[in-house]
Amino acid sequence: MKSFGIRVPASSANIGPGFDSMGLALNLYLTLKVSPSDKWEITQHSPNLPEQTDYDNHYIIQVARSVAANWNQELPACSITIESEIPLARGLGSSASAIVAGIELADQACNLNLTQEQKLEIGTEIEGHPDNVAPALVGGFIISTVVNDDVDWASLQDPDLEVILYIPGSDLKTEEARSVLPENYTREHAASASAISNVLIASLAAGDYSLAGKMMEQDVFHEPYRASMIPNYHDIRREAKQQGAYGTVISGAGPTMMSFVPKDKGQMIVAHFQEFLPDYQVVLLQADHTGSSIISNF
Ligand SMILES: Nc1ncnc2c1ncn2[C@@H]1O[C@H](COP(=O)(O)OP(=O)(O)O)[C@@H](O)[C@H]1O
Ligand SMILES: N[C@@H](CCOP(=O)(O)O)C(=O)O
Repeated sequence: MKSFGIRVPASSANIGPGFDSMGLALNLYLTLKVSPSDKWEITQHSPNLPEQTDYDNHYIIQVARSVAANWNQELPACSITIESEIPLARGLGSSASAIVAGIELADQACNLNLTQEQKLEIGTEIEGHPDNVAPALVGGFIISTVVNDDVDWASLQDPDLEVILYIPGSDLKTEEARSVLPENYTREHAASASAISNVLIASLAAGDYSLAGKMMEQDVFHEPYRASMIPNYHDIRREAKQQGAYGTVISGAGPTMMSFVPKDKGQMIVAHFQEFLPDYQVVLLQADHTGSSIISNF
């Protein structure tokens, strides 16, 4: 085995009504540098990583070992240096990026030659929904679903707008934010929720961003149940709208919020929010179009 690198982007899932289905890859990255070694060694260089350097309990290694075991292989010992720009448990898909990194690690270290569809199915099974795993693997704006154990997906052309994230200092585990959602929805509720999502996708495809922003803020699948867990939810939505944002939603399961804004307005809205929310990291990001990648000669 030669040394190699793995780079996986962050992602913002749901985009309002696209619950468990829509996700946009973003230019914040989890990066692993992997070298062959006669013993396991994990070095981490980032405040965005859990304090686990014991390989037995490390999530990325656990995923890689279980993927290797499913192909009747054993993950060889490696020396791995991990860095991350993706804040943990903030609704930016850190767990999906870690899962994708684990799958890529097993694929490279054990020469599994997994296809992208196999990686997507394994990652979705582990994460439970494809909305972060799909853009983390493929890049771009991905709409995905699971039908009869197949993960089906389509890529939406990159919308011509800017993305702002409002990242608070506190975290929120996805599991906790899922526990407040209803078990069932009435037919009327579900029909309305999916109709709103349909209009969102059609309006994004048509480039009608005002309508898209309106639909983003009309979600009835998850946002109404989570709003009280998200710091400054109503203030951020109201203030962003006043500053010219098309629409503002919970990023993933939160607590980060995300706005789509017109192309020339991003810097101005970020500057406004840096004063309005001084305790937040307010950042302008770009879509990632590459998805996870292997870097040789790292
Ligand atoms: N790079 C990583 N290495 C190991 N574990 C990770 C990594 N990134 C995320 N995780 C695991 O995923 C958890 C966060 O997942 P989750 O609650 O779904 O939030 P997020 O919105 O960031 O995906 C972390 O607490 C940690 O257990
Ligand atoms: N559809 C999921 C997305 C979770 O995203 P994350 O970035 O918070 O892990 C949900 O809304 O629960």
